[in-house]
Parts: sequence; structure tokens; C-alpha cells
Amino acid sequence: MAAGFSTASAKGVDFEAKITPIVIISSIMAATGGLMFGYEVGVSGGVTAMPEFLKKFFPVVYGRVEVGADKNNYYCKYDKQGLQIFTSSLYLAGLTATFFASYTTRTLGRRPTMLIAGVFYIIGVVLNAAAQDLAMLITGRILLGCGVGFANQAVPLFLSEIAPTRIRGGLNTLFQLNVTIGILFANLVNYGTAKIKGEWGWRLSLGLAGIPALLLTVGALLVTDTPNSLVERGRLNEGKAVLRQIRGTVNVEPEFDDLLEASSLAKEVKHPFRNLLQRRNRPHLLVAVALQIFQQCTGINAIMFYAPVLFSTLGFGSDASLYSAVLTGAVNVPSTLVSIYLVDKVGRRVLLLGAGLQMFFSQLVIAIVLGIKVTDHSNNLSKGFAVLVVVMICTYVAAFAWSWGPLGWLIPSEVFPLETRSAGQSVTVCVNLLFTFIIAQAFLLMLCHFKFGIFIFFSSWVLVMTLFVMFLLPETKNIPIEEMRERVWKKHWFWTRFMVMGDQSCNRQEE
Ligand SMILES: OC[C@H]1O[C@](O)(CO)[C@@H](O)[C@@H]1O
Repeated sequence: MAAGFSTASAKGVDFEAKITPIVIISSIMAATGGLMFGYEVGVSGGVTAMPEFLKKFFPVVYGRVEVGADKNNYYCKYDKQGLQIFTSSLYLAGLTATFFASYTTRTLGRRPTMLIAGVFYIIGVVLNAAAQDLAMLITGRILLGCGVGFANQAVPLFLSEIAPTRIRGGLNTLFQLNVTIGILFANLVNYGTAKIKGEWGWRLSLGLAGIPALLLTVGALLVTDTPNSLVERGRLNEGKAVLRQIRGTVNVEPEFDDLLEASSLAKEVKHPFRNLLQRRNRPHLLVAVALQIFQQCTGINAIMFYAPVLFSTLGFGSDASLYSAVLTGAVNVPSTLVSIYLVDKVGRRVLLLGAGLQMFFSQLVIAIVLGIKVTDHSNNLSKGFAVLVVVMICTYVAAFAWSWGPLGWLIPSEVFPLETRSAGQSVTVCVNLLFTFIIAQAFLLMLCHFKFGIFIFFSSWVLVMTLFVMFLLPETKNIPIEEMRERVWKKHWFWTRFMVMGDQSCNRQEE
């Protein structure tokens, strides 16, 4: 069975591609790499709000929150760097691991890299769920971080390469959809386990990460590698056979020729990271790095990591706080589906621009309400205003979920030429995790000092990134992945100046 017929024009030649079941199933399996990432993002906020967890690993914070040393300072009671290390160690490990992952995606392939990620995850989950002391807990988090580094490197590339051009955006967004499902799953688990007395609550929360870890591992065993990766590693016959299989047609010559051309350019590159900095490759690098910084500077993880903490800071009871976190998770998932549906129809830019406005205004409203109603030692947030804050947070999350969330991964995975794709993706993941880390590390401190102003801070960033999209982000909808240089970058009003002298093998001798 194969639905639809794609005729993406490349250099005037048509690529034939059906939407085959093998592409859909492989994409769904590979995208489970996002589940694990999302689960880890979602689980830490709830776990660090569990008294038994704090008592065992962070007794000082436990004293402050439960016993009440600073209980009355609404904005500062959770501020404790040690607690943030639990959240952020994963990201530090992940951003380091991604450089190794760049090597494995290039030399071993996308599929083995996903398998490596799965194995890291499984060991990390076991250590976390069985943790006896802080060292064991943090070691587990570091291994989970390595899993994130390897998975986030391999999965977006796998999805963008295996997809027929006309549904590439939608398929790639499956990764982010899984991230959001993972976050929601973790929030639901936390909601249930927070009611369990003793240590079993947090152990169960951390241990259930085993489910997504197993899914990714099994998924990675079952999928076939992408034709791009097979050709890149010199396995031409296999690459062509896989291309025929996934495109559901024997007529794959034009696309295969594109792959051969891209791979012969890629072969000349000896130092992929140095090559990234060459003039002709700078636009992709700059755009990919900017997108990651911007994605995190939307402030999304301030909400995702600390929603339970934030809601309890705002005076919601501990149960209501988890409830609110589940609510934001439940907005995140369906809104990502909107992106899957729209991204290949209206394009990347429309989604980013529209959502930018939506995020900007919702953050502004939150800042105003909190600024008026919540001061250091008094919390006059009436029910009506509390509901307004939650509704605005949901409005903001929805906008993020159909724009910066998925597109932050999609665009970098499709704009780099094959010669710099692995290295480019590695820098992408690294910058994403670095800024996730910085926000995770700084948020509680920022909340304590900026107070409601934190939302003004993030909304100013949203304004800057929306202007960036308006002027500097080219549209990549419906462009075959190995054709971006000719059809996107060379035609862009600003970036074209980097392409003129960068044609073909310019400077390649330098390598
Ligand atoms: O859905 C929100 C989540 O999406 C990400 O931006 C990843 O794409 C995470 O950093 C964030 O926690």
C-alpha cells in the first residue's frame, strides 16, 4: 500500500516518491527518541517538588520548603543551586555527548547512533530509579544526558532524510510530538506518584523512564538506515535499494544522483567542524545556532521544568500545582499536531511569525497580572486572576508548540548540506542543550530576583526572534533536502552574498 505521489521538482527534474508505510513506521519508531527527552524534561520539576526526594538528596532545600525557614518568600523559596544541578547535569552531559554523536552519525550511521542512545538511557534509568545517594543519582542523570545527546543528534537527521520532500516537515515534527508526549506522560506519572508515601513515589517517577528508553532501543533495532547515510558511507547499492524501498518506486535515479553528488562533496571534507566555519557554510550555521538560542530564550523551559514549582510559588496548593503542570502538558501535545498538519502547507515562516505575536502578548499579560498581584511576601492572586495566568500560560505553550518547538529541530536538520550535516546537527543540539542548561540553572535565581519581570525578559527575546524570522530566515518548505544551497540560500536577499564565492569546491583545498 502506498498513498499519494510526490513530484518535488529538483533542478527541473522530478523526484518520484510515494508515502510508503515503511517511511511512516520507521519515522514513528525513530521519533520515540523524543519521548525519552521529553520524559526527562517533564519529570524533574515534579520530582524536585516531592518532599521525600528533597529529604533524601537535598536536605537543605527540604528544610527551607517544608520546615519553613524561608517559607513566606513567594519568589525565592525554591532557589537552591544544588537542586538545579539535578536538572541541569543531564543537559551538560548531553551537550558534550553530541560531539561524539556527530562522529558516530557520520561514520556508523543514523541508526546505530540511535541504538547507542537507547543503551545509555537504559543504564541511566536503572541508576536513577535505584539511587542510594546523590552521586548515584547524578551519575544516572549524566548517562541519561548522553542518551539525549546521541538521540537528538541522530533522530532529526534520520527523519528529515527518510521523508519525501513534501511531508518532510510533518514527519520531522514527530520528534517534537514525542518530546511533548514524554513531558505529558512524566507530568501524569508525577501526579500519581506524588501521592505515594515514602521513597517509592520518586523512584517510580524516575524508573518509568524505562518505557521510552526501551521503545527507542527496540525502534532503533528495527528501522533501516537512511539512503543518505548509506551513500555517505560508500554503501551505494544498499543505499539505492533502500531508496527504492522507501520511495515505493524503482524510478529513483534523479534523487539518487542528488545523493551521489552531495556525498562526493561530503567525502572531500576532512575536518567537518572546521568546514562548518567556511564562508559558504556560515549562513546555515548562523541560522541553526540562532534558532536554538531563540528556542530556549522563548522561556519555554522555565515553564516546563518548573511548572509545579512556579504554580506553587503562585500560591496554588501542591496538588493544584501538579494539576496545572498536567494542563500545560495537555496543551503542548495537540498544539504540536497542529504544526504537523500545517508546516508543509503554510510553511515554516508563517508559523513562526504568528506564534511570535501570540507568545509576546501572553507573556506580557502574565507579567502584568503577577506584577500587580504577587509581591515578595503577599500573594493577592484571586481565583479569577490565577485562572487568567494559567490560561495565558496555556496560550503561550500552544504557540510555542506549533512553532519554535518543532521548527527549532526541523529547520537545522534540513538546511545543512550533507557535507556539514552531522557536524551542523551536533552544534545545533549542543547549543540547544547549552541554553536549556543555562535557563534551567538560572531560572529559579532569575525568578527570585526579576520576579514577574522574568516574563518581560522572555517576551523581549520573543520580539527579537520574530524580527529575525521576518528578515533573515528563508522558507524551506517543499525544497528537496540536497537542493537547499541552489534553491534557498543562493536566492535569499541577504545570505546569497555568502554563496557567490562559496560555490562548489571553494576553499575545500584548505581542508
Ligand atoms: O515542548 C517543550 C520542550 O521542547 C523543547 O524545546 C525541545 O524541543 C524542550 O527544550 C522543551 O522542554
